[in-house]
Amino acid sequence: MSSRSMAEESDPHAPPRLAVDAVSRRYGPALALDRVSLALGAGEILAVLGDSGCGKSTLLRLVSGLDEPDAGEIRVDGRLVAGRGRSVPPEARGIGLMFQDYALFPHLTVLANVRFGLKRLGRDASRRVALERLGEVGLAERAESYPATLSGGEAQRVALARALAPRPRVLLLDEPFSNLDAGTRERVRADTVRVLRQAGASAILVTHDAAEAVEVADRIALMRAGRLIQCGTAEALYRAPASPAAARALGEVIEIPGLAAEGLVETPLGSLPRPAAIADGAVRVCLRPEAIRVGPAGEGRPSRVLRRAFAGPALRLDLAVDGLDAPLRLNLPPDTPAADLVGVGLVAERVLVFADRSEAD
Ligand SMILES: Nc1ncnc2c1ncn2[C@@H]1O[C@H](COP(=O)(O)OP(=O)(O)OP(=O)(O)O)[C@@H](O)[C@H]1O
Repeated sequence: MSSRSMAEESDPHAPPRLAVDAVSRRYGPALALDRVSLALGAGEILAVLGDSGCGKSTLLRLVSGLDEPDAGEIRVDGRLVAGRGRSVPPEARGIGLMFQDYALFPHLTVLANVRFGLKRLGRDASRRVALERLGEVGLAERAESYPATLSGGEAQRVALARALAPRPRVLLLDEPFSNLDAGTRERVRADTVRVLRQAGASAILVTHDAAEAVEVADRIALMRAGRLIQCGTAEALYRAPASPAAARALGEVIEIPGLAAEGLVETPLGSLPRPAAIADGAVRVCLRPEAIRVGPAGEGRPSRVLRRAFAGPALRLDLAVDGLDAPLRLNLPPDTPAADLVGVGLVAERVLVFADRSEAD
């Protein structure tokens, strides 16, 4: 670690490594990014999570300097790199990039690939640093190999060594594991996080896989239709999502209607105290599996079992509940007693209640 970054790490008043402030980008009629703001701290790994087309790659392109925002500002270590008519070229931003296809040069050895970003260092120093970086990802002995001879996981580690070689202030990773098969993916993911942590790198990782975001990141920025809808730790997003869309992003949610009145929220599965922030009127009630209690008929709302199916570690029950248009589909422990009628209730403190706004939320 350089003396500059050590001093900065210990300074609580240092500007964030990366600050994105109200950045927008329009492509013709499409608003790909709509006033997105976020900050990345030193040594932090932030996952940007969202469905296809929500603007994740656009955000990375703007941060890296491959594209320019229409509005807003981007700063690296407090230095304006985009916005207010300024556009610092990609190579002068201190931003590293790693794409899903790794883009290793096939005609260059592993060592030459890693040296590629170190040209400014000169011959001997770049060789020494590149070997050091390869050592960090456990591939020093493959220095003279060509990319075609590497496994997918090894190629990914070489790409990581190359991206980290110049010690970028921020590393951007765009769906870095999506080309790996499921078995390899988890191992490579763990290796990548270990290398990033060892290097003290600040990184943004783009993914559409919630489990990956939860596992890899310190914080998750949830994006939807060009907007950042919530940013926080996985736990905060899971426990206190800001909207039904945010709730759905981090796990299975069943949504049912509700009506808030006289201090209560009334739902087809029972009533619960009205949260203070919720006004009287129609509300949206989101239920994670742990918010629903299933017991014998007589406890809670009586519900008819429409279908009972064995589904590996779970028992799948489809229940008809008065007041719900569609069957309630639940996964229960496999030893749940068979019955034609069950009672369904709510675990009030686990229920998520939202004001009734448009589907965009
Ligand atoms: N160069 C471009 N020209 C026109 N439209 C674009 C361009 N780049 C992106 N878009 C549009 O902007 C929106 C956001 O695209 P972006 O690639 O950032 O999404 P994404 O979240 O990265 O999606 P994916 O996960 O599929 O890569 C999309 O509607 C896309 O069609």
